[in-house]
Amino acid sequence: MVTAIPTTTPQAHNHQQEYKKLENSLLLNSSTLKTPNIQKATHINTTTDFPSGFQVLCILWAGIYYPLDFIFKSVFAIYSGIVSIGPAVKQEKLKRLSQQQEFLLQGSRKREYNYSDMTIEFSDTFIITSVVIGTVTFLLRKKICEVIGKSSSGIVGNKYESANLVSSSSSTTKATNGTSNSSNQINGSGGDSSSSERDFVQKMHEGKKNIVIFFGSQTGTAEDFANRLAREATSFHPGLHPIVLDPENYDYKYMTKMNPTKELIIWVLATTGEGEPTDNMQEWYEALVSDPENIDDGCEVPEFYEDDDVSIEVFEQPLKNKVAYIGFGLGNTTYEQFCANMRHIDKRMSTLGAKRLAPCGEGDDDSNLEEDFSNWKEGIWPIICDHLKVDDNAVTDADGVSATAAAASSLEWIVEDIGQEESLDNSTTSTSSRPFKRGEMVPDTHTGPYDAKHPFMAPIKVAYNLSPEGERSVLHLEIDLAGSGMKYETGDHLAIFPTNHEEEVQAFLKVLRLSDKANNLIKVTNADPYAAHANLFPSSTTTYVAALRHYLDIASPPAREQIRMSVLPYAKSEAATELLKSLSSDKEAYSRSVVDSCLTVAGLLQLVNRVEEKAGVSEQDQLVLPFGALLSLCSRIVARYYSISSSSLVNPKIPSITAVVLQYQSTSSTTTQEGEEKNDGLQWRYGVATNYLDSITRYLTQKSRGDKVDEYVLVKAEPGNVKQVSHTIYPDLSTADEPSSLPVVHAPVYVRHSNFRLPTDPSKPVVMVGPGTGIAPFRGFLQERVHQLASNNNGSANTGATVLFFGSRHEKTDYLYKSELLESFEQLSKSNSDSSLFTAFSRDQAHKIYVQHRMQEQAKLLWKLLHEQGGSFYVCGEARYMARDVRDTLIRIAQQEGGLALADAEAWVSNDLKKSGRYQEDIWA
Ligand SMILES: Cc1cc2nc3c(=O)[nH]c(=O)nc-3n(C[C@H](O)[C@H](O)[C@H](O)COP(=O)(O)O)c2cc1C
Repeated sequence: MVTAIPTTTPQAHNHQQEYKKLENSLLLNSSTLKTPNIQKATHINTTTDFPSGFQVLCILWAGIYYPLDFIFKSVFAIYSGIVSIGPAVKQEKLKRLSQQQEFLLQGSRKREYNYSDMTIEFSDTFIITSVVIGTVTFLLRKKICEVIGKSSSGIVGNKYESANLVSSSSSTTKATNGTSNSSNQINGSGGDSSSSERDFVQKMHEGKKNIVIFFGSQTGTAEDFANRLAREATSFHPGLHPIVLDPENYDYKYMTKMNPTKELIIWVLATTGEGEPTDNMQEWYEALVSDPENIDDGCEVPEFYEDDDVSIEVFEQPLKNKVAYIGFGLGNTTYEQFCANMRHIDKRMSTLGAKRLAPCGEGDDDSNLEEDFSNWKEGIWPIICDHLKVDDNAVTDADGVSATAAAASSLEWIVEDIGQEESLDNSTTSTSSRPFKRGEMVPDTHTGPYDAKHPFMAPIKVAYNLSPEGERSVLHLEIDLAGSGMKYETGDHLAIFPTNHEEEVQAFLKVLRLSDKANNLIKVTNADPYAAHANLFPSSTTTYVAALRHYLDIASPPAREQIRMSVLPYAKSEAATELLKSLSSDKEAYSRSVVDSCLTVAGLLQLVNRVEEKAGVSEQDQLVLPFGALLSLCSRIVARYYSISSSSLVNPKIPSITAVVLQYQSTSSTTTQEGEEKNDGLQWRYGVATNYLDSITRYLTQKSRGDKVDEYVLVKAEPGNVKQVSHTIYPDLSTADEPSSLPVVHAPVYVRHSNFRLPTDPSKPVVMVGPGTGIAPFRGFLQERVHQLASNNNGSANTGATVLFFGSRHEKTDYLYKSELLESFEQLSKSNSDSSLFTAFSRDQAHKIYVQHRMQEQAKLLWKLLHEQGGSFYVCGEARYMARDVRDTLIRIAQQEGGLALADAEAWVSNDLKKSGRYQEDIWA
């Protein structure tokens, strides 16, 4: 949804062509002089066949003297010919001039073409003085830079200076915006300037790292994979020293400082939107892949850092002999542009000359991402060790367990238990010494700006169930952003950090034997002083229970290799070792007992303890996972994105979201010590985030009804027979004293901007397809169209036709926002008779009817609005089936109504609509 903006400028392109022409005309060897492209002017590489200082001087002399001499004499000749000497002489001089040009082209040095003695002396003196000054300046540039206080990094020229300034200022902004961990880290390790904070190679060198793992992640998976790669490298390959970095905090330009035989980049890149880079890769992507549409030959060579030594290398390959890399892309084959981010970066890295050590791996989230990652990972270690010439004494003993692995997993995070603090669980206490706890009513010293790293604790103004009688609860929540400084636009997303299920939190505390210490303050720091993150949590202190509630993803099953690296080393009994070995080495056993049963880490530990108990292992010999190991094992909780379902024109401060509460059943089977398969039957599973929102909704609903509700923990009991999960709710009790007021509940949020936008011209038609909660952004669009209509009544322009296809299971129970939709269309259709609402209730009749069937029925109208009137088409909802079917239907309509052949109809959708931004999707797999 975020579109990369191509940065190739026509000027830069022309400049390049001009340079090529000039280069040819002067017959200069391209390996000798390369300067004219503004972008590339100062790009000079270091190679082993590097010329000496004297050679450089000669080159400079030749490169500067001849052109200047030529230009000066040409200008003088033309001037004297036209103004002073008269036409006859002018002709003679021009003839001489062209002779001289020819001489230059031949590359020989002849000094007999002198127009006057004075000219020779003056021009030569001028040129010689310029060249001498230029040469001296060049040779003393380092000193000059030092004297005027600039970095002597070798980044020279105004453009680079300003680029450097831009980098440093943006890094400062970013540091204040939320990368304080890494910037503290850098300052602590001797970083001296903001530009060096962006220098990832310097950071690698400070920490003696030989691998940098860059992740591009939107919802946390790629970041998690990157951390797991690093953990595995550290645990099992002693010669590998990885560091995981977020590209957002660093500058790609420094790639050229890398040592290609001793250092390596590993990319772990997810794709988001419609084949777009993740937010944290945006800047790098735009620089490296300036023109994704023409990736083969339309991309500009970006600027890179140069070191002091000057060598002339082929511009187009600035990463040649500089960078080696390997990569893994995360994607989903349901999307048209599978793994586009990784594929594009891979392509550009190799075009720019970097050495790809092996084909990049790709993982499909639609099938088995985890297994794809695992398979790719297994193959890369020998290649990496071989390339870096480190001994691949992979630390694996016969059992695949090692002392190093145990040490590494426990040492990654150091947990210091500070003990109890009396007031800690009183959520209204406002002492500044209290640690920040996401999701709780804690006064946070952060006053903005708010973003993914510093979410805003937003009051929930309104919360209710849109479908109380339906099979699934659909929630409508309104979130107050007043005072946050955050702004949203219609079509944007709201990110919400959920709180974990309370039962799951308590289960973890119990199995970790921490129930008594739940509220102890703990200080968690990274064992590696050079790691990118000094702290795992927003503050260095928190409590066990807060970490489990708000920061760790405790609901996901542990990965196979995680069981091997972070759990197996702590097994003291044979029974536990056997079970864990089987789960971590036998893919089938793992998939049956862990994946299919959605076994959480707590579930796994409980299973191990049960097996140990059965085998007669005494309690003190049973496996108890240290909290530090758990921190390596669980990834961090990430925000969930919801399409905003209100219009920023109508409700600028209070966006709403519309979310279906996720709950499903899965089998639960366990493998006993004896290898017996034990089927525990079907169990209910709950989506963490939507159930958290559901808890808030229930809490507020019950409070408003005057029901007695536990202020801290809400255990849900409805609907039907489904056992509900509980979440910890932190109401602001400060308002509760006033009899009329209800306590306010807050949730940690931030706004994520998207490109999902109505056309700027309101007179253009709009066709929207949004079944189920896919209605969300279109509720906002409709509010905006009605608002525009009201404004237009006073103005001149007409509001174009507005068409919505909405669908759900049953009209009676799942017709979301029914009265609102009907009312909006009543108004819209008054102004434009084509404006209509079409509904498809799939299960209200014997045969299923979906939105695409209704589209087909309205083929003529759609063709008229989209083809003849240049309207825009929008789809929101499920990607795999609905979005595909909708696209296919539109292609069929183009064939049927426009008489187009299949290929032309597809091209109409892909080129006329999609590429021009008239076909937009906000879809999820
Ligand atoms: C909103 C959204 C858009 C996506 N778009 C694409 C896409 O265009 N191409 C693709 O291959 N995968 C796409 N994916 C799949 C993700 O790349 C995949 O799920 C990945 O594992 C997410 O990694 P992350 O959690 O690190 O962001 C998309 C996923 C989401 C949620």
